Amino acid sequence: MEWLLDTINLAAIEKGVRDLPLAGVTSNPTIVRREGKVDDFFEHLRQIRRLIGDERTLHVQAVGQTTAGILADAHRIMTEVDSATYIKIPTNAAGLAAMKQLKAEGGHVTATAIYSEFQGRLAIAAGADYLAPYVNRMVNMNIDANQVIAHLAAQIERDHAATKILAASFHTVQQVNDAFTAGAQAVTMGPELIDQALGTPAINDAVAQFTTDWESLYGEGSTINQLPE
Ligand SMILES: O=C[C@H](O)COP(=O)(O)O
Repeated sequence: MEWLLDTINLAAIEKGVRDLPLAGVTSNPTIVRREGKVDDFFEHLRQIRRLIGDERTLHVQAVGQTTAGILADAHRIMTEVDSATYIKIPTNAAGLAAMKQLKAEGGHVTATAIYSEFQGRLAIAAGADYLAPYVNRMVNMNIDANQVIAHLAAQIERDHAATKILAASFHTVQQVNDAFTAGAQAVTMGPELIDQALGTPAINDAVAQFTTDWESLYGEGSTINQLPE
């Protein structure tokens, strides 16, 4: 099970590395735009790599429209950041051709913009390392995202493929849970979704009650560690 953050915000990534069992960081041009134009895009990516280390995965999207353009973006990202970076490539005809080529060169591929089993199966066959189905966007299109994930997971198993499903586009924690249950190995989400889920009043109320009960016995501000030996 892998948990990734869908952001290029350095403070959020630093917090994620510190607090979470974080497996990596993903982004796309819309997420980059949300952050505002960063002066040196590659230096920003290198900063993310320094924060997450080599043990976590970094997924950066190519923006070229043609196969040649996608491959040129991929090579530039791999030169400027490192060759371990997963290149996110949209799963259309130009993208599938780029995936095949990049995999033949030994690169890492995350097939993105997946809305259908059909796209997912093609990306598995093209050798993609990760598939990124867009869960919330599928839900809004009345597509059964969990069935798509389950069918793709079954296909991966049948083929003994090394591809993993990195489900993306989440707006609720229920969608995240359901994606894992359906067979996704990894999920990526905005930091605000995790903050919201962990900051729920019920958790805070429970912790406050435990503190009150403990302090009523052993004094205000006391902890277990402060008990006499
Ligand atoms: O890279 C894909 C994003 O996770 C899509 O998320 P979104 O549907 O919230 O824009």
